[in-house]
Amino acid sequence: MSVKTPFYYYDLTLLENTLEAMSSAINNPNFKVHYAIKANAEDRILQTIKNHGLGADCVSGNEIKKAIALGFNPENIVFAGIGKSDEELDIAISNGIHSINCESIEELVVINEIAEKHDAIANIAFRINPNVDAQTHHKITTGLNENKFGIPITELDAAVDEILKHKHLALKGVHFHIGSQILNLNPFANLCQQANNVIANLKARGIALEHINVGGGLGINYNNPDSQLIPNFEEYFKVFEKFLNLDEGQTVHFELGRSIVGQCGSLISKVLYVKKGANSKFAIIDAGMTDLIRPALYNAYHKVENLSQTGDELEPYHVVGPICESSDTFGKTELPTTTRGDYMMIRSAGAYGQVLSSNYNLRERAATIYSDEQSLASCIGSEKKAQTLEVV
Ligand SMILES: Cc1ncc(COP(=O)(O)O)c(C=O)c1O
Ligand SMILES: N[C@@H](CCCC[NH3+])C(=O)O
Repeated sequence: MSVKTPFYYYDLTLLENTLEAMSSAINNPNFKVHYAIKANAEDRILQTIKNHGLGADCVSGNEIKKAIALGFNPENIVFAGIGKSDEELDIAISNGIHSINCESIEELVVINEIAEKHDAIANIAFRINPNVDAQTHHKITTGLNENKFGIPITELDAAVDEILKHKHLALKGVHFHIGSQILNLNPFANLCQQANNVIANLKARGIALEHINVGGGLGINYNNPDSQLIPNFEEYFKVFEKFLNLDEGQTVHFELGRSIVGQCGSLISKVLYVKKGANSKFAIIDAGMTDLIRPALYNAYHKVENLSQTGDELEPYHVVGPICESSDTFGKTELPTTTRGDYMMIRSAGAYGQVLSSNYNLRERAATIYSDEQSLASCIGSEKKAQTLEVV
């Protein structure tokens, strides 16, 4: 039975294969991945990831609560965020999560107060701003001096002085995150150099760290998803194997989001109208920036495919959504002759897609369909394309 559009379609087999590839790429037993829930927080996505043995990287009290409700062990949960509320810190401390990644000296004082209230000792990792250029879109760069995240590396000594004053805080680790959608691995090597300096500085002050958290950020291929459905995790982990100087027993934590879930999700939409504009032909679809805001927010490119037409001759179309904003566009692309009622597939939408949706214009939110519940061909009422679609 065909499904009302727009909807998010998740290929759980691809997700499993991606997780499998990621685990096989890890050669060091001290490397551990916490999935960044912010990328996609749909229940079955989280369950699949949890069942695969990953921990959870959370950025809000609600993410911590959801992770615990879905069965993640608090021992495998980390919590970051530059503006954690007292209530959120309460949730983190009362659940005894693995680590609170502290982003300012000011925050240390508040965490100590809340931990004292719970008669607990909060495990802290300093989130350090390493001033490393991630060479990605400026809106998703997080580790430069001008960015709001983390304790400036120049304030490290002062942060140590502060934490040593507080009885309810234990410094267990350091945390870095330089940005997202990083395809050139050199910035990760630069991050390792900075991390090594920080580890050495802390060691000189008598602090032996238990874990080094290098954040997430590995990118995916948006331009040609089928050429690389699974990111090159081997090359990624190798950088840290090679450049990070670790002491015996130190663990390295990763917080991957996009690289795990990005390619397994697609946004499926229907063409409402094809209209001739002054300069281009518009394909007006029933999904918009309320369902997938990345193009409007970052000029991000997502490949758009017409699932209903198979012709080889392509024509230029400007694919746009129905929202009353000019930025509500999925960009210009070449498609077979497209008509009203055709199904469109917006690829690589598994990360930062559904989680960032809104009900602007009082639109309904897109439904979620998983590949083991219904095939994509059946969702769009076309068994004809079933074989092609199974592999997506
Ligand atoms: C602190 C932190 N960790 C992890 C992530 C996940 O990043 P990505 O989805 O690029 O792997 C983010 C998002 O950029 C982040 O801000
Ligand atoms: N929302 C961004 C990624 C931000 C990552 C969170 N720090 C994107 O869609 O690319």
